[in-house]
Amino acid sequence: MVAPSPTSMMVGSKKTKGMGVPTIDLSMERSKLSELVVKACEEYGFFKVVNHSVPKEVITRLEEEGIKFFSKASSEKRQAGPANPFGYGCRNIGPNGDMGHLEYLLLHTNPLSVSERSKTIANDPTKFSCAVNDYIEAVKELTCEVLDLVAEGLWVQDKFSLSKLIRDVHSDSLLRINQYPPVSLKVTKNWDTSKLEAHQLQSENNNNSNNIGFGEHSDPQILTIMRSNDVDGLQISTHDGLWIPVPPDPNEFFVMVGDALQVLTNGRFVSVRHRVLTNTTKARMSMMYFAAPPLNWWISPLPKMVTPHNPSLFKPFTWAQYKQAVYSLRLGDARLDLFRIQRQQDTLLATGSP
Ligand SMILES: C=C1C[C@]23C[C@@]1(O)CC[C@H]2[C@@]12CCC[C@@](C)(C(=O)O1)[C@H]2[C@@H]3C(=O)O
Ligand SMILES: O=C(O)CCC(=O)C(=O)O
Ligand SMILES: [Fe+2]
Repeated sequence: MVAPSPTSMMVGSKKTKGMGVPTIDLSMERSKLSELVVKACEEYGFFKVVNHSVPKEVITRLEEEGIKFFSKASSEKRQAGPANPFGYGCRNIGPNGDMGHLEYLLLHTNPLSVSERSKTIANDPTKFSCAVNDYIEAVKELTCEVLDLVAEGLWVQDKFSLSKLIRDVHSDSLLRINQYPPVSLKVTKNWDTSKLEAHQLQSENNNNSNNIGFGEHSDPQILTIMRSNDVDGLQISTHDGLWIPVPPDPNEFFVMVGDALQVLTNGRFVSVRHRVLTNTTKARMSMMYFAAPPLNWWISPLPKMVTPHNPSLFKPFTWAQYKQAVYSLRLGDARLDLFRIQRQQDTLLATGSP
């Protein structure tokens, strides 16, 4: 069932909504389940799944590898960088000056790429790549299950039309392991502050403030599957712009609608904007699986989602074209706007012409 849980919190001067995120029990009867998945995607673009099939041991092994890596000395971690295109990153997010209070490992999910990267990341590369590959395989299955439920709930004829996009061996799906340092322990030997300006250091040491761990953005891919340890910080924005804190749940997964699914559903779903604010004394670690199609595959609204009354809102693009736009812009930019079809009525409304 979809069950919002109560929470409330103040962020800066803006009050967050006094309600929680929907939770969906995957063991429910299928037709009801697909209806609830579609409802949660429409209303929030975000939900938590319980009773999923990912073994606890698979999650624990990846978490242990993450802990092992992030507790290494900075100089050692930097050998696994830079994060562009894949590897270790610290503070810098993407190529256009975005920054956050975090360090991370960004990996392609292709097993060959994982095994190559593992050599600079882990002292036991085979153990590391096994943990990563097992996690990716299990979470990919969960993603496909959710996408099949979406297709069923939307009454799309080919119920595998969405999961096919990410099952392909050439899928461009990514895995990102983020670690947000604890606030009171930020100035440590592993957290290099030597390159910071004085005003940045001052805010580093201000224990009472919320730090921007990861600035506001939507994920560009089809779906993101997120799992974190028991440290909070993630917030999602409702469609009317209110921020909801997401209480962490280390045993469960959270599903986020990405930009590509917004296009595939012709705007019926809207990608969820989210951010991470940290102010805890324990490090938050999150594991993000970003489900994407192969680079040369075209993305356009599913035929079922386009009618004469509901014409396509987006120009078709390949995933590579979209990625190029994403990486040329800033983290929080509304990149989908570059691919919107401007209709005559919209132009008339915008210019105020009769
Ligand atoms: C600033 C950036 C980092 C990012 C690429 C981008 O130019 C804009 C989107 C960012 C994001 C957010 C979701 C996960 C991610 C891997 C992605 O595909 O888009 C990151 C990119 C990144 O960290 O490189
Ligand atoms: O750490 C989190 O909970 C969210 C991180 C995130 O949004 C991302 O990596 O795209
Ligand atoms: Fe994200």
